[in-house]
Amino acid sequence: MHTEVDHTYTVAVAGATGYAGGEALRILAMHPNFTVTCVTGHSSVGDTLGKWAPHIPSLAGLVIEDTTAEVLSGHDVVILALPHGASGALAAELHDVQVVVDLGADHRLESQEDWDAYYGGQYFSHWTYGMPELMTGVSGHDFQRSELAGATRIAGPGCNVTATTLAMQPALAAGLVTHDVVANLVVGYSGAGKKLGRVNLLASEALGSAVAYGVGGTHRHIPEIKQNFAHACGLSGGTGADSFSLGFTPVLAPMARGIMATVSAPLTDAGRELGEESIRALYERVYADQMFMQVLPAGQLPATGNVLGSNAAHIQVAVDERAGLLYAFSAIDNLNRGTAGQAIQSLNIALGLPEDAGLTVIGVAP
Ligand SMILES: NC(=O)C1=CN([C@@H]2O[C@H](COP(=O)(O)OP(=O)(O)OC[C@H]3O[C@@H](n4cnc5c(N)ncnc54)[C@H](OP(=O)(O)O)[C@@H]3O)[C@@H](O)[C@H]2O)C=CC1
Ligand SMILES: CC(=O)N[C@@H](CCC(=O)OP(=O)(O)O)C(=O)O
Repeated sequence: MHTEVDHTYTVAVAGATGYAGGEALRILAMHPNFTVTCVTGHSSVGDTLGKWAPHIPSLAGLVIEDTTAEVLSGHDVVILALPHGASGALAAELHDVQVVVDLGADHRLESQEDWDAYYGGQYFSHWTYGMPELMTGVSGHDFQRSELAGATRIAGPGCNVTATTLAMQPALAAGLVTHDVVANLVVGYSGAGKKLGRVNLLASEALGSAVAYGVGGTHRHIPEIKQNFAHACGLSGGTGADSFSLGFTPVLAPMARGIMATVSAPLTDAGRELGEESIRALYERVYADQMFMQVLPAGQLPATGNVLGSNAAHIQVAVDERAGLLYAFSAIDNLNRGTAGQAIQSLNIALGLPEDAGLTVIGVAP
């Protein structure tokens, strides 16, 4: 495996015309170590990429090819940004590809039971999970980053999963809250992809309105978040995840990108004793060496507008003493930090490149 920082890798992006694939291409086009040599699609095969991604002029001349193993083979890296269920079988045929990153859910879950319950269809084995800042130990601050070094098959997390996990994992790992977590998320429409499917993308209906979806414990990100919480607490991703209860309600808001997560859980005696200031200090210590994690100063709350276009996650905590609750807030860009940015961060680690190559913590606010 090449690990030289001046090496250039060829990259094929499948699902290049979609929102997640498009964001991956935007980052790759600015990355010093990657050259996009192939883009594939489905209904857009034969078009030039410029028709679908005019915001990336340097790649506009690439012709969109069919999404097959033959087309994707022979490139150093393949990024799969396909609908759920479309990448598992395809990925299994990519024998000669050095690193494959799947942005979909096909390789995220460790439990087949969870896959059957929330997704259905064929279950594929789970891959190295592509969230470098996922905590993986009980007392020490071990992170998933070490698992990603040298990884050849990487499962990109869900975007809501990323926001929820990064917000609450330090408190859970330190035993400051119970395992009864409630997450309410305000999310932008691009999370649903560009197809006119589950959500109505008509501006006349989306603008000026907020609407919940995936309510009542049905959202497919629930098992993935519980799997992450389990790892953060040093438990197994399978049975350990069952010790958590997670209320999860996403609400679509009229914005293109962004997730603002409000995650709460009852304080334990240890959490009550510590109090808000010391809990914030603990969060700062946990994330101190994590270049994309920013625990905001007291009094400053995360806002999606500050992280758009960046791989940053902004975090804040608040204690409601009367209610006995810890609130943890996070803001991310779902397309960047929530999928493509985090995927390229993981890819950088896997290939021994600087972790932040091609990535930024600087948002495009306002
Ligand atoms: N949007 C987000 O914020 C996030 C998305 N993801 C994941 O990334 C993946 C892509 O999502 P997203 O970009 O939002 O979706 P989009 O609907 O925007 O894009 C889907 C892409 O897949 C192609 N495609 C559609 N059907 C097929 C098929 N049957 N076989 C091969 N290619 C197909 C489309 O090609 P064409 O246009 O040519 O038809 C398009 O390029 C999903 O698994 C999603 O869950 C993960 C985290 C966040
Ligand atoms: C607005 C919207 O619909 N968002 C998607 C999140 C997309 C995402 O995280 O990706 P995966 O689908 O790959 O898990 C949702 O909540 O299901």
